[in-house]
Amino acid sequence: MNYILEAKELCKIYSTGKNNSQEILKKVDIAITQGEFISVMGPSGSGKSTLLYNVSGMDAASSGTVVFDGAEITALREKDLAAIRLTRMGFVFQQFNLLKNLSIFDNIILSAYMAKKESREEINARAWALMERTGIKDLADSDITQVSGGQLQRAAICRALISNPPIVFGDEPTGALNSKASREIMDIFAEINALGTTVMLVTHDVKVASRSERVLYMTDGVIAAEKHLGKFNKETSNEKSREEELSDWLMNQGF
Ligand SMILES: Nc1ncnc2c1ncn2[C@@H]1O[C@H](COP(=O)(O)OP(=O)(O)OP(=O)(O)O)[C@@H](O)[C@H]1O
Repeated sequence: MNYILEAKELCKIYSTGKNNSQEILKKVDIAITQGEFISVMGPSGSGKSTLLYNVSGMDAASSGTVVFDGAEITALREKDLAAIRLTRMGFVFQQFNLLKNLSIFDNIILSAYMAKKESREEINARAWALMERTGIKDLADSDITQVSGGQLQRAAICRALISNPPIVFGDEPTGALNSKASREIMDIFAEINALGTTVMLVTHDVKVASRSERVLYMTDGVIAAEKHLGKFNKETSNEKSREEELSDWLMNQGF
């Protein structure tokens, strides 16, 4: 099987005091196929964000391996790992994490300029295309304090996609948005996934997770169960029935 990301026996242990430690990820195995749309759900504190940060190399696992796009990223030096994160992965966070004092456009292009892998003309052209696709073209020169949360998240998605990464990670990307904006953001994730980008989200929201193809349920540092919903299609999928199917399943998991 051709996996874009495969983690084996991933452990994360935090030290919580002089002689105390807490095991947050307990030998987690996960394999994500190129083009998949996967959500991670589960109770608060079960280790969802920790899993996301460890499989993406944003945080260093205590043990275990992660192979991303053919490279064992758990064996890389931070400098090499940072280069992969910058150009081969996209990240979208609940609180947007855009830089103050930079326009929307500059926020979007900054990481690709830093990576120096493409000409500025190529990067700018992609930024305009992404802003067009996400409906924020008119906001290119706006300050980030002048736009709505939904618009900020669209900009954050453009920033995540600026280097055309094969995978985008989202940690509660709709957590700070109202239901309308949240829906629009999920439409964008569905679109980028339909164009081939792998998506892995952590979410508490059943509506959000029901757009994904596979849902992992985490409890107490392990993936306790998984649900296959099949690919979401805006034209043909019945959103309500997917949501109900997922809700019933989550209830059976004790969520
Ligand atoms: N840097 C850290 N140091 C110590 N403990 C941490 C650290 N980061 C997270 N934890 C602990 O790890 C556990 C799992 O946290 P994590 O954020 O992964 O959970 P989560 O399932 O994403 O929770 P939520 O749904 O509330 O965001 C929590 O008990 C948290 O307190």
